[in-house]
Amino acid sequence: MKVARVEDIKRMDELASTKYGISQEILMENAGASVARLIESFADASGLRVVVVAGVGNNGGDGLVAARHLASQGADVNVYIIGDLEKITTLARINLDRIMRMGLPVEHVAEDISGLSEELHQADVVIDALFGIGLNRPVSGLYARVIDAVNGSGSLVVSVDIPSGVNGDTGQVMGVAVKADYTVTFGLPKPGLLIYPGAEHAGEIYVARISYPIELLEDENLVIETNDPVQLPERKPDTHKGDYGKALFIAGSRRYMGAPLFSAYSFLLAGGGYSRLATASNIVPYLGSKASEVVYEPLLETPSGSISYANKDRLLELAEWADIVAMGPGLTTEEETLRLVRDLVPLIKKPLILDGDGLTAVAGALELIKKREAPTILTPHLGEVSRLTGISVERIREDRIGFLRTLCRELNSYIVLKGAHTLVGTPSGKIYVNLTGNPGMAKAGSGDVLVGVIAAMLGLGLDVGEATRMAVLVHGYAGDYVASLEGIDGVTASRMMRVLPRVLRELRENPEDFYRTYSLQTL
Ligand SMILES: NC(=O)C1=CN([C@@H]2O[C@H](COP(=O)(O)OP(=O)(O)OC[C@H]3O[C@@H](n4cnc5c(N)ncnc54)[C@H](O)[C@@H]3O)[C@@H](O)[C@H]2O)[C@@H](O)CC1
Ligand SMILES: Nc1ncnc2c1ncn2[C@@H]1O[C@H](COP(=O)(O)OP(=O)(O)O)[C@@H](O)[C@H]1O
Ligand SMILES: [K+]
Repeated sequence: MKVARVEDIKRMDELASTKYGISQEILMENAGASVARLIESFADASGLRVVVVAGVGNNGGDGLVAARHLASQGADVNVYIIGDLEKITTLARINLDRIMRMGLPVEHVAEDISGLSEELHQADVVIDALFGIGLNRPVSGLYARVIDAVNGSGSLVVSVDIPSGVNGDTGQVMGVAVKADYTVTFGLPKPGLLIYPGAEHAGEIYVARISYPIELLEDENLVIETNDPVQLPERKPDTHKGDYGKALFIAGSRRYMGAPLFSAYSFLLAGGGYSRLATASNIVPYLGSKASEVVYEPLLETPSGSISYANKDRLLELAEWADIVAMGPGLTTEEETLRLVRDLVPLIKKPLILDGDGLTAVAGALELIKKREAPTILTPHLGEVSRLTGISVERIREDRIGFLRTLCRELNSYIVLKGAHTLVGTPSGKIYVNLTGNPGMAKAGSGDVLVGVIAAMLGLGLDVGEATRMAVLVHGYAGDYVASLEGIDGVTASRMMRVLPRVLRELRENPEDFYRTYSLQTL
């Protein structure tokens, strides 16, 4: 499903009226009606105590339309308007007049919110229609007090379009924000509903189409979309292991024995053909006992047990053999090893996945990435990408998507910005918001599994962009699968690795289960 930023919605709006003659008034009527419909889907409207908290913009207008629809279904609706009535928009004004003529109790809250607070506590349902995509500065003063009162009401909260106080584009909380049980968003979901902390405020998201033409909802100019599964290529019967990709993993050290194992073995468990692990010779016997299907390349070590620079030529030979190269997991930050990575990055003429310490190696030397011709996939979490670019985590959080789009283009790379939710960016500027995964995955080793799965998806024959985003989806799905079996505390890299085959079978055989679990509901 496409995801629309504020600027995208504004363009859709423009086209809706100029190209299709679908006026704002029609859109608002449908928007308000969809909010009422959601509420009627879980509660009998007659006698239902509803409090609408409306701003003076069109988000408020939507709330007033919902009030009218619920009142006509017999609900007991109280409306509170917050804001300077001099500034009320035309459409909100029209709808305010309508409900006043219907005799609905409407109160303009200027300063004292004690009446409102009382009503909020008594309400069955509160409709949050203060701000939507018009939010353009931190919430303060009376608005902030009203939002606190809504959050303290203990009533069920339905947010109109976006929980008020959440930035629709970035998911940042602008001072204070409503914590909703449900959000009915119009046309398409906004990024701020899918990125934390906004995602935490949205509650269950329903997407109401409100009669936007499909052509607008699927417009190619919309660069963000939810990360939906791609069709996995069939494993042809007359194949040999070379068909599913020969992957070379340059990973591990005496200190980190898990990382090379999780990445090289996950590759096989997620469908890869031939996994070759070039690692510190000292740990090969140990790893061999844990994963005999992996082929090992014992490497010379530095005194601290990391991969020594002396292996450079051998590693370039191995890279010639491979279809895919993954470098980084568990390498350590031993200077000699980082120097080896820096020298290898521009010389490896194959699709290269750079993770963990491999990313640390190129931090501040991004031209090594830029001058690569073969595809590059980077898999940093927030801390790593901050180190990579020298931009602070706070700055990045202000606009994750904008930051990622710029970086992917600058580095001509596919970048997985890991976290909740993980974002996948492509060199052409597309962004995929991944909806699988859970906090239990925030555990050492989890990222190493992802490296193996990306290599496997490439090995299965997906193109680089599809392989990268499908791997992120599969990886999070595995994390969710383990959490459902073992509980969220039991999610470990090795358990995720073990369930990879079942996850792939699920996605191959009944993808509809995936959609039922992860896709946003439409209304
Ligand atoms: N395609 C569309 O644009 C549609 C929009 N609709 C509704 O219209 C909304 C957008 O309406 P508006 O653009 O009028 O803006 P909003 O109603 O989102 O915001 C109201 C006004 O609040 C003011 N404001 C912003 N931040 C503030 C703050 N921190 N403190 C105090 N005041 C603040 C702004 O001046 C803004 O105009 C959407 O979110 C949606 O709910 C719907 O009617 C359906 C169609
Ligand atoms: N709160 C969260 N919700 C969903 N996924 C998460 C969350 N926190 C972390 N993850 C996922 O867990 C994985 C953590 O990987 P990473 O940070 O590289 O761990 P490590 O480097 O220790 O292997 C990433 O795929 C990330 O998307
Ligand atoms: K709102």
